[in-house]
Amino acid sequence: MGLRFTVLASGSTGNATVVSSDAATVLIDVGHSAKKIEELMKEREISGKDLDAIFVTHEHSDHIKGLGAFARKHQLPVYANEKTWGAMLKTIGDIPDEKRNILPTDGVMEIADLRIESYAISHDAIEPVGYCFQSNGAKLSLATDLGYVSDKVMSRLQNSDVMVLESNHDVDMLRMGRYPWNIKRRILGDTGHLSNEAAGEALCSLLTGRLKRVYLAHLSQEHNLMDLAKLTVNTVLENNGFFYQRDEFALCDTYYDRPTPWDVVGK
Ligand SMILES: O=c1ccn([C@@H]2O[C@H](COP(=O)(O)O)[C@@H](O)[C@H]2O)c(=O)[nH]1
Repeated sequence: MGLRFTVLASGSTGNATVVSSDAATVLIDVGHSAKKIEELMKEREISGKDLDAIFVTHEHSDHIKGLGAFARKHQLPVYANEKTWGAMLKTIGDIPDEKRNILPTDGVMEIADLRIESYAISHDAIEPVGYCFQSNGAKLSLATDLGYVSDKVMSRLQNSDVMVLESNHDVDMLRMGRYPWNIKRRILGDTGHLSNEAAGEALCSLLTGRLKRVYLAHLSQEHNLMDLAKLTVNTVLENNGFFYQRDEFALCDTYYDRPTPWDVVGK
């Protein structure tokens, strides 16, 4: 096997993803209570005992809500960059020194046969990152909570087999929606969240023959619908000359309240 993964939950109410290689299993973000994360994992027939480590993208509560309790309960090592550690320590409570690991913002590390690459993203957290995972020739990339896809990010995402890509909002729905103007401005800004259109535009530069599936993620419950996100992304792709068959490439759903099915990436 290359990799397998499940997005346990995705959206501003809580985020968590499990990624496994043959010899390692990691959890990325713990954005629900520890109890809820256990329940979501149980739905995919895994538990905290199956994990080797936790990786953190950034310190916003929808990414670290249950981190401290979950890491302590399962005595798991936690990886985050130095600034993120500084920003989240008060919230997550005590993590023993031997379980605290500082990961470079743009770095690579390995756990058994799982290669984990972190890369800087543009979001209004102290030093947020995305992650790419590789094992046995398979590559999975996670890119959510980013205001825009920089050239640097684009280069990290190239050659992915599968991606989890933010498609947070429909711009018109957000503009007409009930959020206060300062929050709308934040979401639409360079350190906010990717719109459906922006996700489609990013995919125009990423859709090589290798990319087989993109999970649209971190959808707003207020300003988006999965069908609308897919329609918009597809329209952008088609307007840019990208037409594909279902067996060549697919846009897939994530959910704020339930896990995606396990997806196997690569052989
Ligand atoms: O009252 C609010 C609602 C949301 N936010 C933040 O906005 C973005 C997008 O939220 P969605 O739920 O995806 O629409 C997210 O970062 C929320 O935390 C907010 O600050 N205040």
